[in-house]
Amino acid sequence: MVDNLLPRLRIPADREALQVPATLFETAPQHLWLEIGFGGGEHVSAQARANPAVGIMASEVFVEGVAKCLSDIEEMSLTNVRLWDEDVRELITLLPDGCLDRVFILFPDPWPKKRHHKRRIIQSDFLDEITRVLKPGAALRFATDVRSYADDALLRFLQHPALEWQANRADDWRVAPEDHFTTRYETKQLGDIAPVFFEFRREA
Ligand SMILES: C[S@@+](CC[C@H](N)C(=O)[O-])C[C@H]1O[C@@H](n2cnc3c(N)ncnc32)[C@H](O)[C@@H]1O
Repeated sequence: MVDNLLPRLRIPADREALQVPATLFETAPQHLWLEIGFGGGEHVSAQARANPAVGIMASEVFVEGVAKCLSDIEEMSLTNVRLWDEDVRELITLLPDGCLDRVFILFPDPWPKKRHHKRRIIQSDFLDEITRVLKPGAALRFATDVRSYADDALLRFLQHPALEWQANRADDWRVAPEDHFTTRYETKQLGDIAPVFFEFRREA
């Protein structure tokens, strides 16, 4: 699977080929989404199936996760997923400004020890790059079940000048959004709090 299907679905590390990312797909998608660190890919395949007009660029460095996602793509005959199997930060630097309609960062590695917090993917310079590639008004969804990561990430999102929190009610973040599909990591309940979901928008 990794040998046969991955070369066909792999996103090229080529800035020119990524100038119009919609051309990665056989049929140009109406919207382009990016999922960061998909683990086993359950959320990627569920969203791809539920949203056939969307093209999903999905990234994961863990080879077993990539293989699992490829097997779901084949089993479900999905044509709207493309994969990046290296560090997502490299992919983002290759993407043009304002090309994404949505980004998912679901239960990223929590690095719970304080001395490891600097390894967390949510850092200010990373958010600068994410907001650069989001279209004005595009959505960013973040989820975690680790209290210190929730606090840390929320502060960075709120402090970022290009992001606006989309909470309708004060406790919105405690409830999984209606269009969320449960991930494998989420079901393991390894964190110290119930999952929280933060929905931000790139300012228009
Ligand atoms: C805790 S797991 C969660 C996986 C999945 N989102 C879920 O909820 O089941 C975090 C995943 O992010 C991946 N990851 C970490 N850093 C990454 C990076 N820089 N680029 C791409 N994937 C990354 C890890 O390999 C891991 O599979």
